[in-house]
Amino acid sequence: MNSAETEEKVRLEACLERIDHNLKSIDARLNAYAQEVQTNKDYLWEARRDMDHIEKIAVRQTIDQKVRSGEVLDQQRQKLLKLKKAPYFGRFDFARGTAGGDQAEAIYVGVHDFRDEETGQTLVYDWRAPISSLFYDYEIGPARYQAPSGEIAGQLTRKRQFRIREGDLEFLLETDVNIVDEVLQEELSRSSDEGMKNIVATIQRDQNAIIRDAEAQTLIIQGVAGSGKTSIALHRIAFLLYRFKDTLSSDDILIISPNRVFADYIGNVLPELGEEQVGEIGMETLAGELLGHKYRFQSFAEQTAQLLEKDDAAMKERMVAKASPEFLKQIDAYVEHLEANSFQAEMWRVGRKLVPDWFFAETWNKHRGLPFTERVAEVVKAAEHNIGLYYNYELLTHERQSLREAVRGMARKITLREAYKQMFEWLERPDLFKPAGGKLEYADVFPLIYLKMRLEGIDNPRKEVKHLLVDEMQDYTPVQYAVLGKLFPCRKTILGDASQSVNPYSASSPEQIQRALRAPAPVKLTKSYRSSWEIMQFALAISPNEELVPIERHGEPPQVVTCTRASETRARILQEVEDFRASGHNSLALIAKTQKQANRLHRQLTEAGAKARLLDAGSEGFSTGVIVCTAHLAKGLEFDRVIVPDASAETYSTELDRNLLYVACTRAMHRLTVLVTGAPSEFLPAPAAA
Ligand SMILES: Nc1ncnc2c1ncn2[C@@H]1O[C@H](COP(=O)(O)OP(=O)(O)OP(=O)(O)O)[C@@H](O)[C@H]1O
Repeated sequence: MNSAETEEKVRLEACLERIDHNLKSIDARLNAYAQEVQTNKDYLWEARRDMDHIEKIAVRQTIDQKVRSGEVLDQQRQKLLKLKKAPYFGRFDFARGTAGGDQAEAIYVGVHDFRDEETGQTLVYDWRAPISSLFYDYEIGPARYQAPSGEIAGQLTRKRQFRIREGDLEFLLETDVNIVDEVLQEELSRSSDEGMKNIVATIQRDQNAIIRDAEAQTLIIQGVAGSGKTSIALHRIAFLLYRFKDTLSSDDILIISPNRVFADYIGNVLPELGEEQVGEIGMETLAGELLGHKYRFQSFAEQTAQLLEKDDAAMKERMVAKASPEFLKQIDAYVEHLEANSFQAEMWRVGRKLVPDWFFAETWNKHRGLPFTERVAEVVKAAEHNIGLYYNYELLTHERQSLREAVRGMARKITLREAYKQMFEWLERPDLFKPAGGKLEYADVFPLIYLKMRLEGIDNPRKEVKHLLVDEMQDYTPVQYAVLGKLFPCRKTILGDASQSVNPYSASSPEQIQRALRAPAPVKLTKSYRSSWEIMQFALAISPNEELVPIERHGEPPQVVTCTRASETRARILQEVEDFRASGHNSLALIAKTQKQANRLHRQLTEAGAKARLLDAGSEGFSTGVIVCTAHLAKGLEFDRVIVPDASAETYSTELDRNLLYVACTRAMHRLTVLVTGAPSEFLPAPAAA
């Protein structure tokens, strides 16, 4: 054992001893609270006849207060129990003053902070504390950080990384000027977990800048596959919850997630970071709420399936038209047109008392954005008030009724459904609207909501949200962003990857999103961490991207296996599944192009006695083991091993197919097998490159 190891082992033991000591003290206080609560309850029961109302309230309040204090203490206890297993993952020594004049202080960084209550000394700093940014941003040498009191400069004189498990120091890495990040390599080589992992110990510098950006009102992150976008977005939430703990709580945050499986997959990260889980909603659920559940519509997954299963040029044209930024302007123009023709003002009189036409027109215009009935009611109310004011006359019931009818006659009533349909006639493109089987196409849902917002206003059920996080941003159109912008005028973190669109006919580029939300330029993440270097090279041959820098973590090259018959392909898949079961890996995904293909594959596996789980649009949770799913559902997820079961020319031939194949391959962390029956897809790299 070298001297650094000895030093750190002693330090770790001392820290663990203090954690134990603090735990004992908390336990003692918790016991005392429990006893006090019981004593007060007994007293309340025994003396209930002698106590008056006020006294009873006072005792109940004492009980409630003790219970609440007990809860706070219990949270601290949970934190300490977690820290006991791994109190920290890093250390740096920092001497304040530009010349490093002060003596260097050793700062230990962990998932939570730990302050010894007896000595008042902070033995572990939370990774989100201002000073902890030094750990992520600097190597040995001059360093500075932003403290609440202003910038603090100094010298970083030492930096160490640790892995502590179950209170044991497993390894220590002394990092000097030039770090080849062994800890990061180690982390990335591990097998997958039940869900997304936290990355606090190895956050990279460019990622740290995004996580700690407390200023940005709207932050758009365009990151290549596996660049850590989702991880960073969640760590950013944890950071903001820490930084703004007095004004921001987990109830104030909402994540728009593509499906339930993804939501479940990421659900672990915030609790692991000591924060509560935040709310999550899918676009379809949000749409249903906003439309008052009055419309039946296709889901995004159904739209994508339709796109993959039939080559319908008219359907694509409808999607493309509604996904363009121009369409938003067209809806706005249509709203103006409707508005200009929505009211034919006339004079109204009762006896010699009259209300002029201009008064009606003005009042009508003033109440733009109200639903029709409410708008009419407002005009009637104003006219009645006016008569009262000028003629000192109160309308009789039948006169009020006739006024109401007159106003209704002036206004042109049109339902939202009619208005939406007529919009396409007004645009001279009636062919762009085609509901199927009484259901709206998915491409119509958000334009309809936007129109409703403009014409009637919308009761926003989620106006309390203070931070909105949107993942897979490329899959939403400018109209969807316009709706989100109106609904959530709060801070936003928006992330995605233009190369991973599962529906290029209704996708948005980061620049379009920037314009739709009037946001600053997107930040880019170009380093890819998930897949081995070999897998990433293979994926890049499918969808080239000059900006993408794969991490140099080497593994086995992807295999392209050509089979002549379907039975041969099936046998190979079964062999791969068996091989996986015997390996140390935890997850294997068979990623098909369409749900039908996935269903068929799953059936075949089951018939052959291989246990696998099928994911579809209705699936609720993520799990490890053998999974069969589509590229659409696999988006955002990752697996130790991936099999693409049918990469033939017949299956993958269009630009959309290219994206799907890219998404499928970039889900693999350690091993990728691509099976081809017949002629290979033209997107696959030539054999030599594989
Ligand atoms: N700094 C880091 N330290 C350790 N692991 C990291 C780091 N950054 C990213 N990773 C790992 O890389 C993988 C990809 O991360 P994540 O899923 O957040 O990326 P993404 O950009 O959202 O991917 P995609 O768009 O392909 O779904 C995860 O396993 C994550 O833990």
